[in-house]
Amino acid sequence: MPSKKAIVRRPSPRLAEGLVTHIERSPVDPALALRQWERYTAVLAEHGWETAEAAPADDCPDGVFVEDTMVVFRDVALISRPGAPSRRPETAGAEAAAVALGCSVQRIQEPGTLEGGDVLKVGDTIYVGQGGRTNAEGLRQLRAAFEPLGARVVGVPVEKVLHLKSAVTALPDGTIIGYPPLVDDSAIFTHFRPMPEEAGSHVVLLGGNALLMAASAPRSAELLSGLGYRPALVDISEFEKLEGCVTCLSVRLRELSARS
Ligand SMILES: NC(=O)NCCC[C@H](N)C(=O)O
Repeated sequence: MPSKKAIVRRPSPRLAEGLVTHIERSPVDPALALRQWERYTAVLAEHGWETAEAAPADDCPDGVFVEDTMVVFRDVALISRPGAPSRRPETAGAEAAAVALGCSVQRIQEPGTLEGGDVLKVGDTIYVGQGGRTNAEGLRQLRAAFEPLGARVVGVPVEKVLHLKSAVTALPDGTIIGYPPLVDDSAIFTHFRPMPEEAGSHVVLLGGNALLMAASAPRSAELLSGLGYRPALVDISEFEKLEGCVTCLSVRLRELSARS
């Protein structure tokens, strides 16, 4: 039985100062962001996820995007070394949360850089985006950490968006979904299905056929409903203004060993 635990981190009061790379900056409403984050965590809980809050990182505007701080495979949390130097102080508190949940820890070491948003796991295959925040040494270190545990690691070019998972994620059956104008090379993926909206590329697998998706992707949600999935839509507009998407607001730990 897969575990359903997730690490989240509440938004910093400095959220509006978060990094913006590929889009125009627009004003962020911190109070609305907090309400949206609360709704996001409530939807996880409604679908049986136990959420653990990493210690707040109030001096880190991007700390809420906790997915970027680690990659968890089996029981191992590989703590990232963000490509964005301003994000490096985020990892310590996230690491403590992973340890409290029973993970053993490895860390990306300098000169490696890696952010969790660049890492898409589909079964035992781990796709790693290359071109932005994750460098070749980060990829090499991830491979060294996870191949001995049975992973197959595949490097994927990412030029058009911030992270690999800004471009593509995977449905429960392993089909990769993405918005074609933002996918560098969809031919890498054996089963690829185009989505009609950018935010339609982003799904969090909630268990069974339930998918957490952004409210900004109504046509994609309808398309996926037609395929038998059950989208739960959450408005994350304030995070989207900072290039965040639904995946980046949590780290899901699905493979933790049962502990007494
Ligand atoms: N995994 C993600 O999609 N993370 C989003 C990070 C957004 C943040 N403003 C950043 O540029 O690092």
